[in-house]
Amino acid sequence: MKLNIAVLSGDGIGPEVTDQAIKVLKAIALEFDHTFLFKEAPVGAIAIDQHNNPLPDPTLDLCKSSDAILFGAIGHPKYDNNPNAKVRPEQGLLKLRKELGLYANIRPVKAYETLLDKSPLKRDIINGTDISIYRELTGGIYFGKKYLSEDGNSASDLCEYSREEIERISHLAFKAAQSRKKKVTLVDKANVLETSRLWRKVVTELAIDYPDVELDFLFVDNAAMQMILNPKQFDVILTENLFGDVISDEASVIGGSIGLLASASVGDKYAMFEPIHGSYPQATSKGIANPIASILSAAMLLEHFGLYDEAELIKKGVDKSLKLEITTPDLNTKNDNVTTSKVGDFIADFISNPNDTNINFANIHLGQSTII
Ligand SMILES: NC(=O)c1ccc[n+]([C@@H]2O[C@H](COP(=O)([O-])OP(=O)(O)OC[C@H]3O[C@@H](n4cnc5c(N)ncnc54)[C@H](O)[C@@H]3O)[C@@H](O)[C@H]2O)c1
Ligand SMILES: CC(C)[C@H](C(=O)O)[C@@H](O)C(=O)O
Ligand SMILES: [Mg+2]
Repeated sequence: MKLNIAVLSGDGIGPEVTDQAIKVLKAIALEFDHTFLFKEAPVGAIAIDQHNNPLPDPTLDLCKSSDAILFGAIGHPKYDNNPNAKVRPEQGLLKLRKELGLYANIRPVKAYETLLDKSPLKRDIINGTDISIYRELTGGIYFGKKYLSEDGNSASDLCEYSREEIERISHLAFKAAQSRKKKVTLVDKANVLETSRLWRKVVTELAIDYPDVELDFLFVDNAAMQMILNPKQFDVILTENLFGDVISDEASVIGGSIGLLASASVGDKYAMFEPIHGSYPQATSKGIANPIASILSAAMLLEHFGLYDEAELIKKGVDKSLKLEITTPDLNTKNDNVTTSKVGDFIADFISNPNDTNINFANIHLGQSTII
């Protein structure tokens, strides 16, 4: 298969983790005889530096003319620490999602067998957790009208949802549940918010079309607690934009690090693949950022195009790296000299030699990896 992939690696650790995903995709292309063409374009703080625009037109055009987008991360402390900044890196990401109509952000969360003791949560609580979060991505409070009074002393963000916005992601969530454990939990705040009451009404009506799927409701405050008390109760979580953002970072604790959580942002026409974490500025260029979220986002990209064997091989490589503790320091493993790039090397090597039982940390450590 030939795929044109737009690469928007962004800021902070974005470029270094995205490099590992590309390395792994190149190994897949070689192994399975595919052609993946990568074209890079600036987004976020780097794009503001270069073009005074967090999403320059050529970047958006490249995304629209590509088959898929591999996104790194955006964000820089010089904007985070300046509430008066008029142009912000995050606007680039939000505009991209909106312009491409990427209304569903799918965030898988699972407890890895080999990492059960890395999570601060008890192993018995997390063992067996397998959740798919369906986060609405182009509506809600993120995109409502914003207001700041002239004297700067009052502000508002409007949260709006339409039936159509709720229906389209809900159909995807119910269909996903049909091939999983057949349960959808709608997370909302219907005891307070009018938008949440609309979500409950629309989702309840739509659920009639999916009689084999159980529909459950949880208020978001309770859901945040249930996520750490009993995450195994969840199958598919369906929720609005802001709640999905918050609950997915919380859920990443189950896996042991946010550096493991990948996502796919899909719409009717375009698809983008992005780790759920941010630009982790403190780690920039230190080689300590975990690239697995980015690598697994690349696996989701392949699945999107029906390349399931290829995606499976990447996941096996990830499992093997975790098992052999070839991981970055966020996972607190015994090998404290494994860098971002070495993790990518190991997984790419595994893809090239999946049956090589000798593939181990020593090969990587001695720089004998075949794909750099
Ligand atoms: N999709 C995105 O591009 C995205 C997502 C979240 C935050 N951001 C931006 O990133 C910047 C920093 O935000 P933040 O500090 O709140 O969130 P962050 O996700 O960048 O980092 C939070 C913490 O998570 C851990 N972490 C994150 N990525 C990791 C990785 N790959 N490996 C190991 N540990 C990792 C670190 O402990 C870090 O301190 C901000 O400017 C924010 O707006 C961007
Ligand atoms: C950077 C920010 C706009 C973004 C969001 O809130 O969607 C991030 O937190 C994410 O989860 O992708
Ligand atoms: Mg987030």
